[in-house]
Amino acid sequence: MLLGVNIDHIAVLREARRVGDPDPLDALGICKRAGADQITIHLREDRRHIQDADAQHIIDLSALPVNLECAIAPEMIDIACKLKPHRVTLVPEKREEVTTEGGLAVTGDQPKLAEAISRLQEHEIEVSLFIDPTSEALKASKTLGVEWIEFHTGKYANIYAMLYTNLAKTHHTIPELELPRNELKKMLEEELYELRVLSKEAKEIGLKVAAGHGLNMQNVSAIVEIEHIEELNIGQSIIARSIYTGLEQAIIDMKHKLIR
Ligand SMILES: CC(=O)[C@@H](O)[C@H](O)COP(=O)(O)O
Ligand SMILES: NCC(=O)COP(=O)(O)O
Repeated sequence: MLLGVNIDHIAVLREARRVGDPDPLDALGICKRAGADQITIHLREDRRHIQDADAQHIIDLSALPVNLECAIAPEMIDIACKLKPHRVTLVPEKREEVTTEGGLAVTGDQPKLAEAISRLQEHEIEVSLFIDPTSEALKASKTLGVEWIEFHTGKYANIYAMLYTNLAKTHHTIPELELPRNELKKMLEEELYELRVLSKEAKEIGLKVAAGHGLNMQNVSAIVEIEHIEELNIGQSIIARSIYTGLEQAIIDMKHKLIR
């Protein structure tokens, strides 16, 4: 299974202090050495972590393919067409969110989205849509002519964290998931079932399937078992772990988890 390493979170640390380091550019060689298959970055409209100069340097200098995540806004599509990464993953953005809360609302009849996709494809950039694991979003993605879809695994990760970690006992608890364990277990199984069924369906209709968001060394194993998912994009947990293990080891360890 392929691993895209999302290096935004290095820039999160830099921007928190408004200094020059750590520089996400320094991660490129380490990611390659450790066996990563792709670099993922998210150039947010509010530029809260990755900046335009980061994106340009990373795309120009990375020996690994770069997957640039961005919103559908024309300004972002202009930047993407100019930078020409290997792939663009279109994602929803909300200024007030801490992180990407869900997938794109894809219905099929969306001229703005269709135009963004065709502009990117005209620039020979492959396009992925970051969607929730729903049949409607999957079918609509197919009609839009993209090469990839990436399933948002945030709901799965949140349920897993409320079930199997101490999150519920901390100030980061997720109130809407403060539910009896049996109910959480059922929800987790349902999420996995949807991911399994929909990734098979996606493959059958000719889409390549990625997944990501909130995946970590604990919760990733059940996702790795889903045969038709060919790539995972993982950031926060790898960068967090790298504080203790070093980035190279954190990627090696995650890559190991992705062996089927
Ligand atoms: C779209 C997505 O899931 C990733 O980009 C990841 O969440 C890191 O970016 P943010 O922390 O800015 O959401
Ligand atoms: N698209 C998901 C991604 O790039 C990584 O998300 P996360 O591991 O940082 O939550």
